[in-house]
Amino acid sequence: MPLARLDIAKLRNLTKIQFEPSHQVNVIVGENGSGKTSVLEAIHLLSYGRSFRSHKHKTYIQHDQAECIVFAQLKASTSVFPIGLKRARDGAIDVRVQGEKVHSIVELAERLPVQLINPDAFRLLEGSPKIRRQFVDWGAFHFDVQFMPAWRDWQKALKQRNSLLKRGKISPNLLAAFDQELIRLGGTVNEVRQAYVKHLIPYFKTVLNALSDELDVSLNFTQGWDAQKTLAEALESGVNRDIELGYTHSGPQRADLRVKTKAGDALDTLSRGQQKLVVSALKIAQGQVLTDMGRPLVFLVDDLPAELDANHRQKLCRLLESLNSQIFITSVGSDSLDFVWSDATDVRHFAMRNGELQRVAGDLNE
Ligand SMILES: Nc1ncnc2c1ncn2[C@@H]1O[C@H](COP(=O)(O)OP(=O)(O)OP(=O)(O)O)[C@@H](O)[C@H]1O
Repeated sequence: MPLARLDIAKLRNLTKIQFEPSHQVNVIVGENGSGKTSVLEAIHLLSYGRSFRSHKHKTYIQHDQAECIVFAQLKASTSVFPIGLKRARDGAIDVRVQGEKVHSIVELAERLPVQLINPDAFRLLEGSPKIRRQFVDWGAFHFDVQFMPAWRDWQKALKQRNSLLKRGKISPNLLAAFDQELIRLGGTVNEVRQAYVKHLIPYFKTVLNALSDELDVSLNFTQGWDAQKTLAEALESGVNRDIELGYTHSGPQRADLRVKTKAGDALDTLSRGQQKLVVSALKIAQGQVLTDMGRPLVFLVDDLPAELDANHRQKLCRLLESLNSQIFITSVGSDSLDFVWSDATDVRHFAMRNGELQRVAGDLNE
């Protein structure tokens, strides 16, 4: 559901801003440090319950303030749907959906799916497998309702097994009794991940091809244990090693999504700009999957010009536009985003100055 209105209070240098975004494209332009990224950070917070810039909530709550607040009205087909989040300096989090307090951030994520494309997006290729698992899991969560409850309980079962292993003095037989639940839940997590990645691959190919016809990149999901074995077999055959190591060394917690070119790992063989295209294609493909499921999402695009030339910038904007998603895009100069949107698109332009946001007349697209 797109945001029909957004209120942000006491988040970084945004003391109080309020605006009504376009349900299509919103361009936010301002100098370095003016507060553009903080607007995206606020929307991200409302979907994920956390910032993409820092794990420490105290860094985004405005200095000398006890809390920050983000509130939005989502536009449903015939009505508006309010959601809000308050984060206090002491760590307390208050999440509201239609005025009612809810206990899980998942309630927000379901209603406001958000994808982020920013200069750090490279981390998807160069970072640890955990980042790629998170990418797959975001898609799997929206793809199949079975995923989240299974994932949550599997995490608990895994933690329990690891703590038994860490304490030592556990026999393979006793461990096997604990493994039943882990195998069942881990099996579901793996099946949904596999099904999702299989579904995603053709989308990814099409999007990447639209961005660049010279890139030949493949996605290869590895489940986290020997593909020839069931999870039960892998746990059984690895039990002595697990006891020795003090943790579970194979299973869905070791899954990865490998991104490869014919010459090898995408990270080693592609230029920074090409890597950015691949990562953007992965994220847009995820968006396309969701849109085709009748659940359009919000795209946050921070500092697009970085490392993309004008041609690829335009292709990327056109692809995002074609998803029928709501887009918030920032830039230090408006000229890099001129002429990239089609005439029919509702593009709203905002100028950010010292934490104050103002709607301004647009370029030729308006
Ligand atoms: N906790 C905080 N309280 C108050 N102000 C903060 C806090 N954290 C950061 N700031 C300030 O808020 C602003 C945040 O700017 P932001 O990063 O959103 O800018 P930007 O327009 O995206 O800049 P750039 O183009 O450099 O990425 C900066 O001026 C920063 O110094």
